[in-house]
Amino acid sequence: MIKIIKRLLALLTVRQRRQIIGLQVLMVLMAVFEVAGVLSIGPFMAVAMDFEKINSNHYLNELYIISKLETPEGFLFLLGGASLLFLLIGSTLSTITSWRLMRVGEVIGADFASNLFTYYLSKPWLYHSQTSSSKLVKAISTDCIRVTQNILYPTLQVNAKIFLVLIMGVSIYVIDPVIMVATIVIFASVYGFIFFFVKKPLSSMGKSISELSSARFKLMSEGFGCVKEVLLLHRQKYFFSAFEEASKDIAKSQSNISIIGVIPRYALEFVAFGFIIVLVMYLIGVEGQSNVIATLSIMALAGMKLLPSFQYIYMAQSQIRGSFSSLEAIEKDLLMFNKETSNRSKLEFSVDLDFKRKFELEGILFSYDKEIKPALNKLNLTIYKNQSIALVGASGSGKSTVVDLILGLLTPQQGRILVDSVKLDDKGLLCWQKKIGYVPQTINLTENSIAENIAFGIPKQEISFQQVEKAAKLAHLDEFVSKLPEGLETSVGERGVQLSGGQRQRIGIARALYNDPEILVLDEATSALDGVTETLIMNAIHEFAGNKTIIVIAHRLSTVESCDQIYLLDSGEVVSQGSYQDLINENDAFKRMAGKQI
Ligand SMILES: Nc1ncnc2c1ncn2[C@@H]1O[C@H](COP(=O)(O)OP(=O)(O)OP(=O)(O)O)[C@@H](O)[C@H]1O
Repeated sequence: MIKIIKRLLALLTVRQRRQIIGLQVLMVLMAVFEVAGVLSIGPFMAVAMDFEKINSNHYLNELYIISKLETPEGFLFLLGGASLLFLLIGSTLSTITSWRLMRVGEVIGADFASNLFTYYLSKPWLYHSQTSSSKLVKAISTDCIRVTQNILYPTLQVNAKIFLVLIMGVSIYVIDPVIMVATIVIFASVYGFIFFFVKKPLSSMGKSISELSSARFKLMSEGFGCVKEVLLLHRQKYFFSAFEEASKDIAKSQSNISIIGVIPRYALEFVAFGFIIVLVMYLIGVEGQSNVIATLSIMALAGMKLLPSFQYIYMAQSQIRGSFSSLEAIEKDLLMFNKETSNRSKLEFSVDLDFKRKFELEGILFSYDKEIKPALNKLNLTIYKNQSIALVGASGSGKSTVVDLILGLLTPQQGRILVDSVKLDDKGLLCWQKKIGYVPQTINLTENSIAENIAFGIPKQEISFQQVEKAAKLAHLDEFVSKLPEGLETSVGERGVQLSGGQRQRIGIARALYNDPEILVLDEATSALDGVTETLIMNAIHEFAGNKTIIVIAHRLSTVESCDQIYLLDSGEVVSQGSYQDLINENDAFKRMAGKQI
């Protein structure tokens, strides 16, 4: 438990830790009043059973004199009222504490989810290209909730209960140490005994819930992502059988964890009955029959408070154990987020980077995986400002990797990228990336209007419609948009399914042009367009020649004919370069790619 508290505390901000300390103070207050309420029932019951107690008991006699009441009935009324008041304050504080616990727990859980989302969105491209997005979605949406509801919140509640048990225990010890020791030993050993046997199955069930949830997220993202193929090939069964199986196993483990959490309650009801009978006999033996009621009232009320606390402490332990794998799944990433955020606030600054003449890739070596052959090997490339260049080569030759390096999304393991002879590093990256407009192979659209998709990631009220219209015109979207009922305000469906591939690609091109970038990078950007539209768009793009630096990856060589320089890549190296005609004349592989006779 202490280990878990330490691990949870390590994930919290200073403000959150202060909130938790504030809560602990509230918990102590709550426990003190609850115990005062319980203990105050003793004098009330003693006087109610026998008014003589006011004279025979020194403390009651003092109180009676101070109260200045004239009748024992009035004094009894005062004792009852005081007892009720303590219980009322205790219950009110209990409600406030529970409300604060829930609020703080939920807010911390929400912070965990936001922090993880921010952390994953800021991770480099290499991380995303090698990590399953369903794993990240599961961490944010499922693991964060499990950590909040099944670990954080129970841990905070357990602390409250432990305070109550401790203060109640000390008070009972003062009244009768034998009863206190017997209570703790009997109940703690019943719970401890059961927990000893269930802790291992709880951990393994928790782990399997975590793994099965991952599998379900994967199935959902694959099923919806390939829905066309699923429908066409009638592979629904494969997806829903696997999903159903995982869901059933999750339900089984979850219900087992829940039942393990409540099992001792039934066992304890039996033990508690036996304990009361033994207690009555013990009290009669020690205090005599007439004195039993007052002590028994205190014990009964204390039991009413203690039993649910014991039960909760046990249940929380089993819940925490059952969800521990979720904490393990997000702990490392949350710690990294906290570390990076504090480092960033100290270090982050960016510098301006001028691009007036050229940028160079010099002796670049890049490997996605150290174990396998590098994707780029000692690659050299120089691109002059306002030139248009093309990267061509067989599939897997390294074209997209070169583009990702130019975009600053990948960092070479060896070699340098120089912008006007200045090394491109973290400080200059932001400025460099602002100069670039990029059209990827696959255009992903958000469920917003066409205008919002073109401006991408800019709040609606900050979008420049002038820039949107200009970009849409350059991407030859204007004719299509003019036929839509709401023009650029028309919403596109989920991931753009209401649009054709060509229309999506044109929105992607307009997106790249929105900021009027100095450098335009097109990675197979016109592959989904029909021949006529492709020519129209490529002509429009080549119209920028002399005003923008254009980098194109294309399989159809007709689209790169007018580029100033073409680089032919093979196995991560530039094997030939020159104008289209130079390469046709000099390189057989290029000639073959262009469909010419050798
Ligand atoms: N995320 C990745 N993880 C591991 N290896 C990768 C990754 N992306 C690409 N590769 C490998 O790097 C090499 C170059 O890939 P790259 O995508 O740059 O080629 P390409 O010429 O753009 O191919 P295509 O024309 O098919 O898009 C290939 O061998 C590929 O398998």
